[in-house]
Amino acid sequence: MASSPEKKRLRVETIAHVLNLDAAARAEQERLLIARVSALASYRKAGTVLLYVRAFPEEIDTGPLLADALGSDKRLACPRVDRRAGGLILHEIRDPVRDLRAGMLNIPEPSPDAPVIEPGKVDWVLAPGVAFDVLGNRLGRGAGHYDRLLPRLRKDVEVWAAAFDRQIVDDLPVEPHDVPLDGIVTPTRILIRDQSAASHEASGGTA
Ligand SMILES: Nc1nc2c(c(=O)[nH]1)N(C=O)[C@@H](CNc1ccc(C(=O)N[C@@H](CCC(=O)O)C(=O)O)cc1)CN2
Ligand SMILES: Nc1ncnc2c1ncn2[C@@H]1O[C@H](COP(=O)(O)OP(=O)(O)OP(=O)(O)O)[C@@H](O)[C@H]1O
Repeated sequence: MASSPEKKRLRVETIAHVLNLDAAARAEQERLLIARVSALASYRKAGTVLLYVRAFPEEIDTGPLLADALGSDKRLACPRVDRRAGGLILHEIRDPVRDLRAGMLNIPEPSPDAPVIEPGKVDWVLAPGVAFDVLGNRLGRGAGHYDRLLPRLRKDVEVWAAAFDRQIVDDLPVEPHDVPLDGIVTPTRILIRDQSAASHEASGGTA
């Protein structure tokens, strides 16, 4: 199924907002985002973390977070798009400079020879995304890679995103396959998904 015109418009608009940020202001916001993500309790206690590597100009530079993970003795997993497997394969990265190379669309990715980390071994995830809403819904770049990966993680795993404030939008189209994030860090807010609606529903709707 092709991506809707509504999703495409939202991607183009949101990316343009990020690219229009003043360079110095953007750098300061990225520094704050990394500091706030690396201070999250769920990240701090995780043994194995899945982080993405900056590949597109609107994405934040996750380099300092990769360094933090490796420096705090975490096992670092990064995604590789495998067309034959029809999705993302996760590999262990010990040294981002040595172990990453340019793959499809010039996206830095692990070598297929790097040790594989099964999704069930991942304890914490930073997911990429273009736009988000306050409920934790995420709009990616349209390949559906993370939509297919997230349901394969353990249920106790927290999935977070880091975004500029302009990436939090009111009118995000949500589809049944979308897996909401547990939280989103912005330079000014930490949005935590309210699970009470779901648990009320599960317990028969009593408040
Ligand atoms: N930094 C970073 N790494 C990441 C992601 C990401 O969003 N950010 N991904 C997040 O998933 C995966 C790579 N994402 C990809 C997204 C699109 C296509 C791709 O082939 N795009 C086609 C058109 C796709 C379509 O519309 O059907 C193209 O651009 O020609 C490939 C990989 C894994 N690594
Ligand atoms: N769990 C799933 N199983 C099978 N197909 C899926 C699943 N999730 C998403 N897809 C398909 O992937 C495509 C892209 O979905 P969508 O537009 O929601 O991607 P996205 O959230 O922008 O991308 P990404 O997850 O890569 O960040 C759609 O065609 C969708 O039907």
